[in-house]
Amino acid sequence: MPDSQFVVQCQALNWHRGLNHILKDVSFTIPQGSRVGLLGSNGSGKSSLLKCLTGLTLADSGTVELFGQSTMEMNDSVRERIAYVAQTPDLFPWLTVEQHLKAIGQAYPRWTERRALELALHLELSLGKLVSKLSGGDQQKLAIVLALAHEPDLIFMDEPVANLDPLRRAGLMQSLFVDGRWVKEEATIVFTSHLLADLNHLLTHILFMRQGELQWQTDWVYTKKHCRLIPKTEAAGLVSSPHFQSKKLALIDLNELTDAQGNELSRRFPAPTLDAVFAALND
Ligand SMILES: Nc1ncnc2c1ncn2[C@@H]1O[C@H](COP(=O)(O)OP(=O)(O)OP(=O)(O)O)[C@@H](O)[C@H]1O
Repeated sequence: MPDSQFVVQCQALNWHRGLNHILKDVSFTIPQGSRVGLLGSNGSGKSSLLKCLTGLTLADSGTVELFGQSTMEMNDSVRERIAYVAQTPDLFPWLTVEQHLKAIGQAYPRWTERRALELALHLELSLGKLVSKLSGGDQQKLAIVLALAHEPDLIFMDEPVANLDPLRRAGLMQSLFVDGRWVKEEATIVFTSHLLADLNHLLTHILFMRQGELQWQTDWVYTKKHCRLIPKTEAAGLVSSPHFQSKKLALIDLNELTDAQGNELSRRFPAPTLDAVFAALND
């Protein structure tokens, strides 16, 4: 794939805080239109990486390019195409929801007031309510509206639905990221989340962080279809290079086996889930 099709290019990123080496030589690329899950256990560096990707935190070394432009020299025309939903929304508590939308909208040339109001109503936000009186879940929804109302092409979301109940979460994920009404199909989204079951069908790619390192990255659509987690004892002798191995399991690409071996394993073992892969990677 030519470089221009990668919306995000991250090369050898390192970030320290005192003696703590928080991001360790992280490199990856993200193709346009992908839905990327940035996953990993607590403290593995996901939020820190998102902040470096958006330019909110300056890495000690390495480079990040968004739409081919370095985050160190990002101009307004690129900045306007990007949205970031922080883990803890940074909102103005003294404004009402509607006043908040108007205040932020003024900063974005691509902002459509009608779209912002429609999305707020779609998410069942009360326009006249003071932000300080919103529940945690509703504050998260407002942060999502603020991020999406200018129709961004690249969206970073740090645990965007963590405070929503399971029913609302499922509906919101579907309406925002599957139906295509509020987020353009060609938009690229990077999420962090611990709610792996919600993401299983949504993601096209995954990046797994562990202790500040990028432990494993993959095309998730391909992995679900063509790979299997099988006991290591059975994997021994099948192929020389499984995608990864835990203490007990190995992730094997069926396409690297003979048809007979591949068919047999595919019949005996289910397609991997994010939960199963996450558990194996952290084993
Ligand atoms: N500003 C900071 N100063 C010092 N240490 C920090 C800072 N920001 C993050 N860290 C440390 O960096 C590590 C990674 O934190 P980060 O918040 O990026 O992890 P995370 O994967 O997003 O975690 P979680 O899933 O709990 O949100 C942690 O050990 C954290 O304490």
